Amino acid sequence: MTPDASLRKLRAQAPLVHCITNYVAMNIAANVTLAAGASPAMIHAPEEVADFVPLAGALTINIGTLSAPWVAAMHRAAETAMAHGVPWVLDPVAHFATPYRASVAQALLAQRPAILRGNASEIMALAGGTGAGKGADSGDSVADAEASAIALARRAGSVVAITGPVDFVTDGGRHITLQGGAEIMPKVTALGCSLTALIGAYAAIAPAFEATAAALLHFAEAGERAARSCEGPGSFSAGFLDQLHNLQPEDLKAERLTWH
Ligand SMILES: Nc1ncnc2c1ncn2[C@@H]1O[C@H](COP(=O)(O)OP(=O)(O)OP(=O)(O)O)[C@@H](O)[C@H]1O
Ligand SMILES: Cc1ncsc1CCO
Ligand SMILES: [Mg+2]
Repeated sequence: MTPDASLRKLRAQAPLVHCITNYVAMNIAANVTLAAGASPAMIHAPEEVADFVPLAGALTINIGTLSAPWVAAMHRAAETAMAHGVPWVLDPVAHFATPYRASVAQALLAQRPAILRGNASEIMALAGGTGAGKGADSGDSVADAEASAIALARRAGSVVAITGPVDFVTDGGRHITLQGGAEIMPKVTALGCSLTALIGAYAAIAPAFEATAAALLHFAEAGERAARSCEGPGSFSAGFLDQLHNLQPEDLKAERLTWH
């Protein structure tokens, strides 16, 4: 499915996306998902996730502000998604920073997410390497993480996306890069987490690889447009939501994706 067809379908269906995300991202990720055209629900109680996942078109799990009850909910939600054929997306925020985080990320990876998205440092560390990440912020280049992403995609059977100044997507066989976005994007917290939610929205209506490419393209295009008229991270944030909403399907041009 082409990116423009994916956005058309997203807006026509407004899929319900079950997001287990962190306290920092909760609001902006919901607003990003809504602005793009889908319907987010931020639900993390272990008592209810198994009942909610089957209602959703996709599930996203982000470990940004994890704690034991949340981790129980994440595993239960992933297990339910697998049982019901609901595609799910993993965002392993800063998983290399502490042993607890690392073990949770590896255990979730074993539950076979359809898509994995992280910054360069997160993807390198998940594949077994060591990077220069500082908490939730990347300290490595996307190019240096490409081999890790390909190895990870093959090992996990997932589509893997690295985001940063350039984005890279692989399923272990096909690879694309996308140049674009805006330098100010990492100066607004949780935009990566919000992108994970948006990838979930597209995964509800398109195959994993195409869904990931469309979400990245939607982000890059909206980011560029918002950056043209912003005065800093605050006005960028507001303008970015406007642009995510105002973009039309024909604005997502497949030619912007470079195949390797
Ligand atoms: N220097 C940059 N130039 C252009 N776009 C960028 C740049 N850095 C990040 N982006 C874009 O910002 C978005 C978020 O990606 P990023 O890699 O910053 O996520 P992240 O590190 O997981 O963020 P967070 O953990 O704060 O949510 C992506 O769409 C990415 O393409
Ligand atoms: C800043 C921050 N801390 C934990 S999660 C998060 C959001 C960006 O990943
Ligand atoms: Mg992140």
